[in-house]
Amino acid sequence: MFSLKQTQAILTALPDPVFILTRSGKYANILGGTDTRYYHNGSALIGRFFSEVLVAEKANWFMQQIALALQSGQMLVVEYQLAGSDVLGLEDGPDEPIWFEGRIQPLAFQIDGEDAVLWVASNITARHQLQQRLLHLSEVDELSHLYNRRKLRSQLDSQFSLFHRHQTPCSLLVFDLDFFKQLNDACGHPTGDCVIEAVGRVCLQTVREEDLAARYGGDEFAVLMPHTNTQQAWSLADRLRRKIQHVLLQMDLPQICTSISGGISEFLPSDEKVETIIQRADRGLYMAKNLGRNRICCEHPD
Ligand SMILES: Nc1nc2c(ncn2[C@@H]2O[C@H](COP(=O)(O)OP(=O)(O)OP(=O)(O)O)[C@@H](O)[C@H]2O)c(=O)[nH]1
Repeated sequence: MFSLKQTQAILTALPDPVFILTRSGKYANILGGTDTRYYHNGSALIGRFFSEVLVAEKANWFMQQIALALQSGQMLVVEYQLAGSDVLGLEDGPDEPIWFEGRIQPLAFQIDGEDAVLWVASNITARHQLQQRLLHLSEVDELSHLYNRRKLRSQLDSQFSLFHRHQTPCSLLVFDLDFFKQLNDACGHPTGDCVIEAVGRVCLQTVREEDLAARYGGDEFAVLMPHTNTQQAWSLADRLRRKIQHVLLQMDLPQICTSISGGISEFLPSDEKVETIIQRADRGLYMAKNLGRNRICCEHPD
């Protein structure tokens, strides 16, 4: 139907680049990739090896994917990120790193005595960014910028399983603002919202990277602290309490709501479900409220 010349012209005109790659990591040929909004001109790569043009980590990863596709004999779909600067020999194209979907199809013939694949690289950066944005929206509370209850729950479940497998300590702090309703009533909800925002900021500045700070709901917050026993958790919680008080005192609020009360619960081998840990932290919180607020308490284990 088409002449060889026409077929070549069609392949050259493909908007997405199609790489013909050998098992040893050689760019045997590159077809298409005409959409320069999304792709670099990779023609300078032809005849070169991954090891010559890619950083070692990426070169090894590409080789592994080719080996996997050849081993299975079936199309393999992968997602990966690549910046123009990761690949030497690329010309014109986007400056930003690109997310690709690679569809790797083993070829039924060899090239220069080597197994080879056809690798179609499609720019999925916009889709990836949308996925990241949706993930963020589904996990993060928009007022405090802390994680939300759903994310806290899923991390609690993971840490609970890890705890029962490895017995490494883990603690949960649950705290809430003192007299927050009175502040809302006296100053209005927008002021209350500013306080929640401020508490979120202090949490993000204070907790360690491995901890997870979340807004549990209303004026209730939680911090999940892996590898942390009661004593260590109490030190962190009390530091957080003092910092929050310091920040709220500087906010020029009527002296109604300037502190937090909290309860700590260290995971125990006898805990059969996550709810038991949350309830113990809640009992510590009520104890703190009953003892006059502005403190962190921990129910003594039996
Ligand atoms: N501004 C604002 N207020 C909220 C939000 N979510 C919940 N609240 C309010 O938070 C208040 C919580 O009040 P309570 O649970 O009675 O607690 P409290 O007044 O802090 O009393 P104690 O905890 O006993 O010291 C309620 O008035 C809720 O309406 C929010 O997103 N923004």
